[in-house]
Amino acid sequence: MNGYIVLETGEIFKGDIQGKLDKDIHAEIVFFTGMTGYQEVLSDPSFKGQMVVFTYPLIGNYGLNEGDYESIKPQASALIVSELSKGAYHYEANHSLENGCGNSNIPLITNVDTRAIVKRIREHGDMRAVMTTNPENVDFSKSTPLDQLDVVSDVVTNEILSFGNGKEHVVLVDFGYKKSMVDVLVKLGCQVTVVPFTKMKEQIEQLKPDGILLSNGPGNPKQLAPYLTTIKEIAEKYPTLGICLGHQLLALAFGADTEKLRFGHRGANQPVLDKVTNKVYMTSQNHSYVVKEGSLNKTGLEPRFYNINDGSIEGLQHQNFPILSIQFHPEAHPGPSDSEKMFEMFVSMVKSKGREKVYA
Ligand SMILES: NC(=O)CC[C@H](N)C(=O)O
Repeated sequence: MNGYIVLETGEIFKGDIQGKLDKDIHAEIVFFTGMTGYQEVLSDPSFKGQMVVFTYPLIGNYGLNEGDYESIKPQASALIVSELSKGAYHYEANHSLENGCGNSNIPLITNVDTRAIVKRIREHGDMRAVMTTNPENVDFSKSTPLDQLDVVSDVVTNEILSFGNGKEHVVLVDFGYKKSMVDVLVKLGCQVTVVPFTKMKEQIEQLKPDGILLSNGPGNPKQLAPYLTTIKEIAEKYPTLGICLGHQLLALAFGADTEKLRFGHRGANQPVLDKVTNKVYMTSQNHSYVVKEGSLNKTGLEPRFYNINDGSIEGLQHQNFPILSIQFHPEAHPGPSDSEKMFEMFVSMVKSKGREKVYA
């Protein structure tokens, strides 16, 4: 079936809808530059409200498997690919991408000029788009820009979950967490309790954990303004790591500001400099917002990590408290695991008794 991607700028790109499209899909259009990782992309809650264009021209060749989902629910609004591999050529694959998208109701459009769309996004920035079979009738007044929506509440469940039985107890505050963050902490010997952000205050008071991980999550961090006071109180009390949205929330909580990049960093090869060790990590990333450097004065937070491509802030540490925050994804699903060391640094912070900082 013919399908179309209509951009907010008015441009229309034609392709083939795989399966069916029951209704128009309104979402923010973003691009992902990894050559692999589509399974993690479609299941990462941070992609809620976004349709994802893959820059790599052939997608789907290793299929989908049981182990690589980042959450149980499908998350991305839709996928846009150039050439789709119909087969799934991997010994662990139990579905093709096409079947997996069909089973989980993620619309998939193929044979699209993805290169042209990505060039447009780079010029204009991430914007609204519609996937439709009828491009004449598209009405952008029906959709709200993603930064004005509370998408975190859509992806967080109300449950409290427990994993591992290690000595150090970490509360993972859920804003749309990825399963692989839990996996890394459990591997490093932690017990992890996942707590929805709406219950973080009471639960943390009750559980008295050894450390806190503020998770990744979708949308604009400023949508969570009512929770910033609690986040600051918690971070001043417990060793804390913030990842991606968690990092942005820590910055806002201590009085800094965030802004939206023209087009986000989404892929698996973003170089990041740690200015303390002078090491460069190849990192996996998925974000639109960044912390504004000029806004950090008097917050007690100082930039530690920088993106080498565009100079944006990629992580912070606090001058007095054991607080570390990173914009990239050290759990590396998908992507290189160079920066898994960030979890080790966090676990050292958690293990150190008293309130002294333990940074590498
Ligand atoms: N992966 C994330 O946590 C993304 C954070 C935030 N939603 C952003 O786009 O910047």
